[in-house]
Formats: sequence, structure tokens, C-alpha cells
Amino acid sequence: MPLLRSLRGPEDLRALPPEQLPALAAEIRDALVASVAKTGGHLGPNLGCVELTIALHRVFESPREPIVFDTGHQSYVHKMLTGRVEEFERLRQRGGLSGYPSRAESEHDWVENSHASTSLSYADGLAKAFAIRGDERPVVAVVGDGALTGGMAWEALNNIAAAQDRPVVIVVNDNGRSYSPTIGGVADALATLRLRPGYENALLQVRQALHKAPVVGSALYDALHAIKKGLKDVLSPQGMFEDLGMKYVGPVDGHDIEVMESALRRARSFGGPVIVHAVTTKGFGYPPAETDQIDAWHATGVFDPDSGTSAAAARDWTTAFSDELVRIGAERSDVVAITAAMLHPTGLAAFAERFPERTFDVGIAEQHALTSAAGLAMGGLHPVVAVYSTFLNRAFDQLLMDVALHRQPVTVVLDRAGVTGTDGASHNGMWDMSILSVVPGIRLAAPRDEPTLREALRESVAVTDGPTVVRFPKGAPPVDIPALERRGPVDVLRRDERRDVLLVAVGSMVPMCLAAAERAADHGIGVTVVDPRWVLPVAGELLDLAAGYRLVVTVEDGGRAGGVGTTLTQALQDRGVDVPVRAMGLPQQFFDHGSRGQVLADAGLTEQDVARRIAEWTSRLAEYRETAVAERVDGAQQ
Ligand SMILES: Cc1ncc(C[n+]2csc(CCOP(=O)(O)OP(=O)(O)O)c2C)c(N)n1
Ligand SMILES: CC(=O)[C@@H](O)[C@H](O)COP(=O)(O)O
Ligand SMILES: [Mg+2]
Repeated sequence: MPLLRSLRGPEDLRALPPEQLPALAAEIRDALVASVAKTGGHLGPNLGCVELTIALHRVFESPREPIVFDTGHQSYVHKMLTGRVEEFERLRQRGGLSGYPSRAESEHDWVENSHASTSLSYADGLAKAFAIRGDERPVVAVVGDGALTGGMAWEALNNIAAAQDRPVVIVVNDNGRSYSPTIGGVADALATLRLRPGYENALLQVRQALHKAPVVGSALYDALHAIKKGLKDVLSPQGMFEDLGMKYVGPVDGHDIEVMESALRRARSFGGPVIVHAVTTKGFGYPPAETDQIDAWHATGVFDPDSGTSAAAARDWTTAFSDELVRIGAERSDVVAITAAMLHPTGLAAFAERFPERTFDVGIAEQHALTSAAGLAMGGLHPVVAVYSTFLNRAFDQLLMDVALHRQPVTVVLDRAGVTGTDGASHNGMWDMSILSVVPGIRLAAPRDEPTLREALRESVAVTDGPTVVRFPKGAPPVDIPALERRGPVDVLRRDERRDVLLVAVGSMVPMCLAAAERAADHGIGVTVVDPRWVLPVAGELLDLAAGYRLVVTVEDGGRAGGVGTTLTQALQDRGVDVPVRAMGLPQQFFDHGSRGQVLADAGLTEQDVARRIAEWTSRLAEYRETAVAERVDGAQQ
């Protein structure tokens, strides 16, 4: 990669003669395939942004002129062009390159939140700040067609279009897909625009005609006619963006550097809000990705770059959910499914194939997903909304006010709940149990294995008077973990008659907690392990159990603040049971990317940590042994 390696930063790129740019693009494409094959990552989106990003960095002077990438998963090329090409061998690994922009990595990176549809809002804010400070530099946002289906993008457009003197260049990277083909009116409008002749393409025809016939003649006439037609078409006010009062440049071939540069320079010259509509192909230039019908290799694991093959994935939580939902769907014609542009990743593809008329892809629009689910429920159906845990944050108010306040029977299935790790801080599903703990009437299940997942799902769709939530992590479920005994919803998994510690293990923490209990037992501490299965509301049976122990320890793959430990402590207090509770979970911090295991270890959630903390806490509770257990049990039963 001689050309790519010669670039210390965008200024070197801008110094390259145009005739070298296709070779540079080829080197970048080869580097993407070679490095992502070893690490995994967002190959498809980045292959689609090679030429677009080269053109961006040749026209705009990053970092002084900000380039904000929406979602950020398509910023690998940007990173390669801003001096980080050598770091790709540790992409998405602890201490290595983040898979998204990172302010700690580079001054060229402005936004590291990987939640979609935010780039235009950042751009609007940046442009306002520059204007107030008397600074006329442009701001660039790169937003995908998928991200444009998110409501925030239109809230921002409404503001950006209002100020014709603020230079905001919005590059719509239109590859026609999120994971799956992008849905809805926005997608259709973009498709209509794609069919329009673009001014840049007309200019390209001129250049090509002049190359073919430099003398005046029919070729030149054709070319001039093309310009006139192109100008008429492209500047005539039509299309959703012009209707908003935005200038529109395009559609342009996002894989033609020369055309992209021309379009970007023209957009820059306007000095106000302008859309550059780039048409690209996800996976462009690598046939296994480009031809993939599922998601054009939106995100891939490790693969063989020559054959494009990868190891078969193990059966995961998502598949277990998918299988059970299809069974439920066959029994219950009122059950419908909703995805926010993630049909396959959230396991709804099988349901959609079996029940297409009962499956809705709403685009990257989680807020709309929840409130439209409330509408579906009011209409007599039982919606199952499947989203990644971290993306539920965005729809909290809709769950609280549109679903829970109206007591509507909506089931929310949270995949990627708990630490995910490699996608960085904004992708960890660590806030759901905390934010949901304040929702009146909510029921939240954290299954520990496939049988309890199936059970929780069936119990959820049987609820008719309010929201239910089922959460599970990324990856494969453990081998089934049977209960010794069930007390109401609470499963007793390990019993120790010394009644020292009641260890409340939540969902995916169960296997680790059972191992920690064995370690504690080796040191003479009697630990009973229970799985509440339904963590909200707190079960009375759990409170009764807790009253009989010297210490209660809770362990959850979620934020400690407002988590299961907090809600159990409050419930014990309300019941007048004064057994001490120690909560173990994720501290209130943003975790750098790394493997799930590494992040859990950072958070002190390993069997060694739990056993050690139990030993510490029980040693300090010696005086508690004198307090007659009977006194507390009597108190609880009054
Ligand atoms: C709020 C939110 N919901 C879901 C996602 C998951 N997600 C990541 S990328 C993506 C698709 C983005 O499509 P698009 O904006 O068209 O970019 P492309 O991948 O096509 O370049 C989705 C749904 C997310 N990052 N944020
Ligand atoms: C940016 C994006 O696409 C994310 O939603 C992320 O890639 C999810 O990755 P997994 O589906 O591998 O958890
Ligand atoms: Mg797209």
C-alpha cells in the first residue's frame, strides 16, 4: 500500500495528483478487506465509502472543518486517511482502534456516539457555534439513507434549512440499505431522486465528450445539450430537500472521486445548507459483500478474504428467541413483530418470512416503534418490539408514556442487553434495568438460559394489562440450568442451609455466580443462589427468602445505579426487612471497547471478584450472626 502509507494526513491526500486517486482507492479497498478479515467489523459500509471519503478530505480541511459521520460505523476510510492505517490490525480490540470515531484517537474525530440519526443535529449545533463566533467555516455531516429514517434527522433538517447563511454540507450516502433495504417514504423519495439526471453526471458527459471529440462538432453539441438538460433538471425545485428550502446537488456517483469532488466543491461554494446526494453500493468492490442479499456484510466476523467464507456461528440467544417467537406466532394470530431496521440482527427475519403481514420494519425509528406498538395494542393486537438494549434508551418516554401509562400489552425484547464490548461505550446494553425500574407497572424478565427465555417470552405475551420486557445478552446461552425449587417466580439454583448469604444472580450472571458460590463454600461461607427470573416487580417470595439470611448480594449485567440491587434494597426497606444488601453491577461509567469478558472483568464481575467480595462482606458481618435470624423472619412475616 505505498500510496496509502505515504499519506501522513489529509494535507498529503490533497497534494496527490488526481490521476493517482483511483490507485489509492484500490489500496484502501484492499486494506479494508485484508484487515477486517482478521478482526471483524463493518466491512460493507466502509467499502461503500472509499471514494466518497477521499473526495471529502480533498475538498474539506478536517479537522478545522468538521466532518461528522452518522453512527460512525463507516469511518474506517476516514481513519486511514487521517494517519491511523497502521492501527487497523487491532481494530475493535482493547487498547486498539475503536470501530467508531474516537475523540481520544484523533482531532479529526468529532462524534463517537454510535446511535444513528444524530449527525445533522451535531452539524446544526457546530454551525450555530461557528456563526456566533464569527467563523464561516463549513460543517459536513455524512448521513446514510438508513439514518435518514430516524426522526432526529428531520428535527435537525428543520433547523438547518431555516438558516440559509450557515454553511452545512449534508452528504447523503445513499446505498439503499440499512442492514436490509431501507423502507418507507424517505427511501422512496431518495429512490426517485436517484433516477433524476444529475448536474455532475451532465458535466461528466461533457468531459467524456470533449475527450472523445475535442473539436467542435456533434459530440460537443451533445455535451452542451446534456449540461442544459442536467442543469434544468437538477436545479428545478423538486424533491423533498428542495421542498424544505435546501439546495440539492445530485444524484452523483459516490464511487467516482472526480464527480464527488466536483459536487462537494459546488456544495461548498453555496455557503449555506446543502444536500449532496451520493449514490453508493454497500460492499462495493468486494463481491462476497456486494452481492450478499441479507445485509451486504454490514457487520462481519473474521473471514477468509479469498473465499469470503467464515466459520458457522454458534446458536445464540437471538436464534433461541427467533425460534420461540415463530412458535408463538403460529399459536397467536394477534402477535405481531416490529423491528427498527434490524430485522435479521434482532432475530425477526424468521417471523417475517412466516408472517410477513404481521411484521413491521419502521426504519431506524425506535421512538415510533414503541408508540406505534401502543397503537397496535390499542387496536387489539400484542406487539413484540425487538431492539438492542442500548437503542431502547432513545424510546424511554414512548415506553413510559405511550405504553405503560396506557397499560398497553406490548412486549419489548432487548437483545444485546448487558456488556457487548467491542462496539464501545454507546453500544453496551447497560442502562435498561435502571431506566425501566422507574416505569410504573413494568414487568422485566432476565432469563438465564433457553428454557427460561422461552418461558419468559410466553409469560410476556400472556400479559394483557401493561408492558413486559425480556432481556438477554449478545452471544450464546449457557447449557440449561435447572432449578432445585421454584418459589413463585424465583428459582432456587443452589441451597446452603447455613443461610449466610443469599446470592441473587440476574440472567446471564447465573453461571458465574454459581461458580462464585462454590469458591465461597470452599472458604466456609454458605451461599444460596437464586434467580429471580422476573427482576421487576420485585417478587414477595424473594423478600421472604432474603429475610432468612445474614447478607444479600445481587449481581447483574447492568448498571448498579437503579438496578436490581437498588430496587431490591428499596423493596426490603418497604417491607421492614433490615438484612444488609450489597449490589454488584456495572459502575456508572462509559467503558472503552474491548471483549465482553474484559469489560466485565474491568467492572469486577468475575467469579473471583464475587467470591472475594462475599468473603469480605461476611467477615465484617460477624456481629450479625448474634442477631437471631428468627427475630428478622418474624419481623418480615408481620
Ligand atoms: C438508534 C440506532 N438504532 C439502530 C442502530 C443500529 N444500526 C447501526 S448502523 C445501522 C444501519 C445504518 O444504515 P445507513 O444509515 O443507511 O448507513 P449504511 O450502513 O448504509 O452506510 C443500524 C440500524 C443504531 N446504530 N442506532
Ligand atoms: C453500528 C451497528 O451496526 C451496530 O448496531 C453494531 O454493529 C451491532 O453489532 P452486533 O450486531 O454484532 O452486536
Ligand atoms: Mg444505507
